[in-house]
Amino acid sequence: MSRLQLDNIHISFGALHIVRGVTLELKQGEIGCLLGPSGCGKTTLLRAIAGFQALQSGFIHIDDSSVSDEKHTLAPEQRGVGMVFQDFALFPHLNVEDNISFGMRKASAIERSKRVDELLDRIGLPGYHKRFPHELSGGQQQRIALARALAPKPRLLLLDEPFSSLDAELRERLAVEVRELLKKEGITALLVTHDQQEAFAMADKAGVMYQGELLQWDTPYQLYHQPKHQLVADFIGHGVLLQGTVNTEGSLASPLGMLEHPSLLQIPAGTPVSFLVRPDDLVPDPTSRLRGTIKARGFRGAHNLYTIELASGVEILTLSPSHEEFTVGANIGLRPEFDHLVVFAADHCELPGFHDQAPTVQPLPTVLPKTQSA
Ligand SMILES: Nc1ncnc2c1ncn2[C@@H]1O[C@H](COP(=O)(O)OP(=O)(O)OP(=O)(O)O)[C@@H](O)[C@H]1O
Repeated sequence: MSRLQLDNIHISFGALHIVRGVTLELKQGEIGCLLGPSGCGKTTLLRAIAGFQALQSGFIHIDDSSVSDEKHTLAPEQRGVGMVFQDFALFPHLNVEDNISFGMRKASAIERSKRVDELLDRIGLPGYHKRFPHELSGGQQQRIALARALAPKPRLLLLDEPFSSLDAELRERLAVEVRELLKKEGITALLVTHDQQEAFAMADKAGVMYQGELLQWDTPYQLYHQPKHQLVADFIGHGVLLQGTVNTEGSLASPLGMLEHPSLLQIPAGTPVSFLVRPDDLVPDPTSRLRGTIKARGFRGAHNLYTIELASGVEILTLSPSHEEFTVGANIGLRPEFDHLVVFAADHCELPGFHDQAPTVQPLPTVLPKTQSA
């Protein structure tokens, strides 16, 4: 169980700056997740923490010792770091027991056997000692790969898209199981994934990388509800960004109506801003004057996610329980129900002061539904 600290890491390949000024911390026993579009530098950062990639500048500390800085890179095998990759490749000619204990060659036979028993119990596969990898399902193989990485009790575990070859349902189940296992083992871990649900299910802290920068490192809750950058708001969860302009009364003219919030008074009139509208910020309400036409419906199990075109032509999203179905093409009313605002300036960074209070929304002048005005 260890603390991981990255301070202002820069990594380049020739003239290409792949990781730019990344700073993050994981406390002992915390699980972190790195999200971000393909090619943003997640794997490169993980390789640097494992010791396979040198830094241009910055430093990496595990506990209180520096393992990488611009002058030295401690060899991977001296870091006490375990790794699990997407192509986890168990040794096909070794049975489960020997696969798991592979990295424990210095331990006694009794210690190895005790640890294998303990880990097989923890991953829910007791008695699987003598099976060979080809006799296991994909999910079972991935659990064994995890047990193999955990067997020598690493100080830190790095996981690079460990579940991406598995189907969605199994992935979600494994993410929860792996979190429980890591917590029981008390291991500090950093996971790279494309899958937000996986990150949300596993992480104490998560971050979004974009073109080598870590835009935000926070709890999953804060990434979703309080994104500090427009790109984070865009990347995490569903939602749309609506444009508006602050007027002289300190309110915001927007496609939803006139938004009022005390913090708007601090912003000069005429300033263009954008604000985040999540699907749950707008509730279907037949009596509302804000109306739109349903363009698409996406089934999400418990909910349907609707894309709605407002009279202004702007598209927004809303959710409704899936037993309460609206037809595509129907005109419906929507009631804004924000409990806070997330507002971005023209530089895409969040403007402060909008989290503590809900805005009020003054409705727009009545617009007749298209079907009635035709
Ligand atoms: N050894 C290398 N030499 C040159 N460029 C590299 C090297 N390794 C990675 N890159 C480049 O660095 C960028 C980041 O790669 P990286 O694998 O870290 O991205 P990623 O965020 O993990 O992507 P993905 O989600 O697709 O795995 C990519 O543009 C990649 O082409």
